[in-house]
Amino acid sequence: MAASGALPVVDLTPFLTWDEGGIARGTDTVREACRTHGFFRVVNHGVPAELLARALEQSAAFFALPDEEKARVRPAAASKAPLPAGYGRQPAHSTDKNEYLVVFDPKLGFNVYPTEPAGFRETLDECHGKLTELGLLIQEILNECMGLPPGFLSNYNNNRGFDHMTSKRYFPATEEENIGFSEHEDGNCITFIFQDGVGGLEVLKDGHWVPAEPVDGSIIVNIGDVIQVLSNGKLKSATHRVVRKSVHRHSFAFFFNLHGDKLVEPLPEFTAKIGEAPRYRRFLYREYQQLRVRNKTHPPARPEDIVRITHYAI
Ligand SMILES: O=C(O)CCC(=O)C(=O)O
Ligand SMILES: [Fe+2]
Repeated sequence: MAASGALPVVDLTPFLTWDEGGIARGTDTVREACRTHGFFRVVNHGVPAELLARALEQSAAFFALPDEEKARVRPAAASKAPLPAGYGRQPAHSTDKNEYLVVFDPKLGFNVYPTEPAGFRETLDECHGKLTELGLLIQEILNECMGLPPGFLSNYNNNRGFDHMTSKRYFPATEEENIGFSEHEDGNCITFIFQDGVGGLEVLKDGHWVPAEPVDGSIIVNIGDVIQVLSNGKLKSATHRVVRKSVHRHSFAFFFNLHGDKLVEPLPEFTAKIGEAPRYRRFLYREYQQLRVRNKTHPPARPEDIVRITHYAI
């Protein structure tokens, strides 16, 4: 398996050109990466490198605006969005040191957009659209990796209303501390990350922090808690974190999610059909997402009280 920046690399060309031999090999690589790392890097993924570069450049221009300007992109008070759409900053008491912009599918009408820099809104919408397409493709690949009936995941996860993208800026590290995003697993199905050249994203593998280094034009993929639960722990939702460097860092994360009304539980293919006991109890996805938001808005005094997927472990 090719590796670059220490992560397994998957070339998606065969999936986009219907090359059957290549699809089989690519699927094997993804299966192995989900088992060993929970993280991999995709190249030739169909999202233009120019679009990724433009998004990073425009987000740097947005976050460089004065705080009063950014604060105008505040979430709408009466919004029905699953999470506040628009500009936000981690609360002062949080150990995480970043500011962010949250964007949903533009068709849902939740988004609050910056007016500057010019063209940023169009870029955000274009990125959201392209990353949604990539999510649908990776979901198909995971369906195959997991040995599920064809189309199972796309039928189950058939509502894109909770998907969202965040554009983030991390503040430079200080002499005292350098946490940008404390160690966590993502709660959703599949996450995509692309970043500027600064670095700092790290993945926990076999007890060691492995850097997920910036490689221009590539997109980092990680598996979230929903896939881990459906697969009864066979596919890993990897622990990761962001360490701050001496300069600002910019990144985008797209969360290919699950609708809040869906129930999540280990699938029969990973339990009854193979004689294994479920390792998680069934839960409503909305409840889990709300508990995770609370982790951020009301961080518990003891880190062990942060709600993670272990909350539903049997
Ligand atoms: O900024 C990054 O590289 C990763 C962010 C992340 O892990 C997250 O938003 O869940
Ligand atoms: Fe994450």
